[in-house]
Amino acid sequence: MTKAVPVTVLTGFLGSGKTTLLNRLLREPGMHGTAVVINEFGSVGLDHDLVDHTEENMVLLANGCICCTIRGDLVDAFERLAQTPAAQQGELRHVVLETTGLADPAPILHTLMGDPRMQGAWRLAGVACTVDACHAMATLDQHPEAVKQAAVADRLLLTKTDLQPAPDALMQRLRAINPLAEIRTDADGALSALQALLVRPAAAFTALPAENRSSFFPASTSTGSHHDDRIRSHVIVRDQPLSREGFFAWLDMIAKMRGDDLLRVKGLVHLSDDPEHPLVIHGVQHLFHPPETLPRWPSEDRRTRIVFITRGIDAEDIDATLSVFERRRPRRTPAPQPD
Ligand SMILES: Nc1nc2c(ncn2[C@@H]2O[C@H](COP(=O)(O)OP(=O)(O)OP(=O)(O)O)[C@@H](O)[C@H]2O)c(=O)[nH]1
Repeated sequence: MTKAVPVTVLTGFLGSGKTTLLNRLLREPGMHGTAVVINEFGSVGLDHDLVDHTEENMVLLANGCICCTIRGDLVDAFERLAQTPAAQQGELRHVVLETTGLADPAPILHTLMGDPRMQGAWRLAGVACTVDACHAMATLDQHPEAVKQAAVADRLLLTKTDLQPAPDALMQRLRAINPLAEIRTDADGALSALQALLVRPAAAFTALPAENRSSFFPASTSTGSHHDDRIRSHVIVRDQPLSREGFFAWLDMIAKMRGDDLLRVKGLVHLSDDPEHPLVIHGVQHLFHPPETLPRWPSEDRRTRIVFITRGIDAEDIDATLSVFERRRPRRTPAPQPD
């Protein structure tokens, strides 16, 4: 590679719409030469199955939270990316780095801007942060990472405004956290702002000399995890297909009973009555989005895999309750009665 390839960081709290926006971006014309680096929280990654992208232009950091394990892993991922044919042939034009929703962006930016192994080959183009119009007020109250994500962004991209317009209080709060960021409140505006960030790097980063930039993002001094200790990730895996009725009854039950503490639920589900089409479920706290059915399995792996990021819940209990619901028999519809 001869010229430094711009890297756009896409951050935003759990379930705030990063992958959805990224998928829209990748479907836009003119996005060829865009590679994706994805980090996931949890021992079984799913985001790479949910991003529409060719394998060769995707690098996965599946080893826990990007800001805790990072530095070396991030640099390694970019070094692997540099070895791909697209990079070697000079066809790599942009990289989008999607962080996990719990990531503190500071160490990531610090690595991108300051690590000597990154210099020359990669440069930070800017930071976009998705902000969920429905949940962000509560999220900002409860999670310092979410505030940091909004604080370092060049663009704040409101999502889910089709469900609820961004409340005024949220807009004021975002402006107070980050008065310099451009804020977009509609889906098309968010998409074009992200796209513009890829091709026209954010002024804040281009204007500052490299040595000054890093002082905004002091290196983390902690080596261990500094997330809320009660936040846990857990993956439910089932080899056998699940009954539709049992699965939805279970989902309904956990959303009603423990919704506040389900920070994020994301899964690919193998239902026995539709084995060729995986069901994608997405939940953010008590709100579950209508499940979608994919036209085919994204890989050979046809197991049900559901990632839970919870606060203060013993995830093994959730796993055990699914086992109880799995044993439920489908309710029989009453046989038609003769006239
Ligand atoms: N109605 C609506 N739903 C959205 C919008 N953006 C995202 N969603 C839904 O919100 C859920 C979470 O979206 P994702 O794109 O997976 O969020 P994410 O930030 O990548 O989530 P994590 O990877 O867990 O941090 C999915 O069900 C999406 O379909 C939006 O603008 N409007």
